Amino acid sequence: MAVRDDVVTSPAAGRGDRAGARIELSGVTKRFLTPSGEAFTATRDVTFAVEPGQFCAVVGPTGCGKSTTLSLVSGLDRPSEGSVRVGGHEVDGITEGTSFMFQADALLPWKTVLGNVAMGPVFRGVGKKQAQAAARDWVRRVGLAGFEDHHPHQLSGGMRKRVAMAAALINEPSILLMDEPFGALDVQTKAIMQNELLTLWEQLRPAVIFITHDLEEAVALADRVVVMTSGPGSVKAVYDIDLPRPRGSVQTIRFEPRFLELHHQIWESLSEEVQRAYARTTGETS
Ligand SMILES: Nc1ncnc2c1ncn2[C@@H]1O[C@H](COP(=O)(O)OP(=O)(O)OP(=O)(O)O)[C@@H](O)[C@H]1O
Repeated sequence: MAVRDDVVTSPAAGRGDRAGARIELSGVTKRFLTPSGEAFTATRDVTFAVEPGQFCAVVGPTGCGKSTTLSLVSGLDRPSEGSVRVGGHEVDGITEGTSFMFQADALLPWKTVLGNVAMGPVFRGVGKKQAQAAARDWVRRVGLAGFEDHHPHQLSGGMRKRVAMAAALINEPSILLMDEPFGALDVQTKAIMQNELLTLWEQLRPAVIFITHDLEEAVALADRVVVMTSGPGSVKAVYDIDLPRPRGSVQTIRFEPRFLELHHQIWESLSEEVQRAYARTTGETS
């Protein structure tokens, strides 16, 4: 497994059976041991599915177990109870054909843009020349042609995010797991990256789990939005987003009546949980 702060690519990425990349969580409970040795329940009985090629966003209050859920799908961690299946197989170790994108955008600072993007194929054993040719193509696809020899510190935040996106997609993953990938970007850059992600996703169609605190982002991007309860997180509701594809500009779709209707409906459900989680932090009961 190649690991960087923002991108993890499993060795078999690109060789996964795309047609079989259905993600299925069934009755998933995850407990952690606290430093004092007590069991802490992070998620309880989480059940939902992501169909092959589907874009699923997960929203929920802070600390409800979203990242924990993602790590169980990735195979980086295992459930205490319940099952996580990908393509019909129980997840056991790093899930094949999976790429990640996280909020942190720390690429390997000593490698160039091309070197960072080529890492996935190189780790898969692809020859250097072939890996570099593929990386060059992906650098172009994310709009960074001409920046191949730059190092990460010479790029803007949005450009670094593009490098991370190319590095995540170069292996043509059947599953793409994203944990607030655009959370640290300014509003305009975030919108540009959302549009670019949608364009690339429509070309490759991996199954996506996209964690975000931004409900507008979730509705604009996803086919399905899962709302989690305050911790221990379980699934409160699942909404199908019936906005047409291709979505076009995320800035424009936000003004569509159907978008506003869905957003309002989901916010009603989400805000209850956010308030419940907040009340807990302030010591109020709910
Ligand atoms: N390795 C661990 N050991 C102990 N507790 C953990 C561990 N990982 C996560 N937790 C706890 O599990 C809960 C869920 O954490 P998680 O990071 O999954 O939440 P989240 O919904 O992603 O939060 P946020 O929205 O703030 O990123 C938190 O209370 C967290 O402290």
